[in-house]
Amino acid sequence: MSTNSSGPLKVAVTGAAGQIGYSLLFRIASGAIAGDRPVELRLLEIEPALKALEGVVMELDDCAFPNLAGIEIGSDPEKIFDGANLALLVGARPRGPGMERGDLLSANGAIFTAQGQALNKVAADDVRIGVTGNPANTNALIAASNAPDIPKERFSALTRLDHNRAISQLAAKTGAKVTDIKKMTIWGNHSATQYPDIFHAEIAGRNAAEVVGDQAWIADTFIPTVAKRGAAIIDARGASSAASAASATCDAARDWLNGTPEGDWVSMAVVSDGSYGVQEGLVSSFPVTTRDGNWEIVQGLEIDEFSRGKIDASVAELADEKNAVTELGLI
Ligand SMILES: NC(=O)C1=CN([C@@H]2O[C@H](COP(=O)(O)OP(=O)(O)OC[C@H]3O[C@@H](n4cnc5c(N)ncnc54)[C@H](O)[C@@H]3O)[C@@H](O)[C@H]2O)C=CC1
Ligand SMILES: O=C([O-])CC(=O)C(=O)O
Repeated sequence: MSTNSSGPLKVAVTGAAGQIGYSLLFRIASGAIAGDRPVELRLLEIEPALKALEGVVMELDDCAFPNLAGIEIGSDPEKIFDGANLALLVGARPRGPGMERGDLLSANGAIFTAQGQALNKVAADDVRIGVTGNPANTNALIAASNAPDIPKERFSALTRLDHNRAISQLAAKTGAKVTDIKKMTIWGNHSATQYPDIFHAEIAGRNAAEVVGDQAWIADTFIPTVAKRGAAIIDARGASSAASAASATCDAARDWLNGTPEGDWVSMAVVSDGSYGVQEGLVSSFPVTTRDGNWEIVQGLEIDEFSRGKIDASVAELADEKNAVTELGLI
């Protein structure tokens, strides 16, 4: 699959009247994912939010986007996901002050069960599904488990925001341009246990950890700043990150469909095949390259003791989440 195929790319977005939706839809409509290929937006919301969504659609109309080929809205996932080539599952209950992701598991489990089942029935044969709604990794696992006819490789959870945050922090520390930073990796869960790894990253071709040359900064400043950025934004804004999450959702989908550039990779949470000792079947973030809508985990990276401990801790949290949703009967 790529965005070069003919006909509009049918992009379904859930939670379309929410905060992220308000930024995401306009980015998609202006070509952030499909470039010049026309897109058809298929927008899912719960019934009480449909009126607000109608207002957003009026605004989309008012932009007169040249490549926006159509908009459909509704509250029935089987209608909205019909024929979707790309489904961006954003709609979920966001975390408020003081809440941890674990609190969200059961609240959101029901949503991703029903949406997985609907995608299984009506999505296009080439569908790719990106999960942004938290807890994103485990929501992706739930949706995939409820869509037995869709290959598990077609589901991915968003860790691109963490990846982008890590690049930005590293650029600020070293004075490098973000475009000079390659091969950043986020491992594990999209949560505070995630491990942003710069030991394989490069800054203008040089090893990033060597350029930084300050293990204390990596361990005590960089990693916690990236891992806790979501909470810092909630504290500052009184609401969780939205425009940056929308931007990362576009980046992730664009690169998934169109491929990663030579000499670089991205972070995506995908179903583990056991690579790097990550328990098979968990949806965990890895360094991946993509091509024609398919991804491959980058192999052969050396993992030292420090990194091993960080990866294992985040994967243990994912295994706990999986156990919790198994007990709830969601997978
Ligand atoms: N993975 C990531 O990097 C990030 C994930 N997030 C997560 O994204 C999600 C959305 O965030 P916001 O847009 O800020 O939340 P929001 O509350 O502003 O919007 C969520 C929307 O989803 C809708 N919704 C709820 N249940 C639905 C269902 N069954 N079907 C369709 N729509 C449904 C709600 O009506 C609401 O309009 C949250 O779970 C948030 O935690 C946020 C930032 C980053
Ligand atoms: O932390 C949150 O709840 C929102 C989020 O996922 C992020 O900003 O990374």
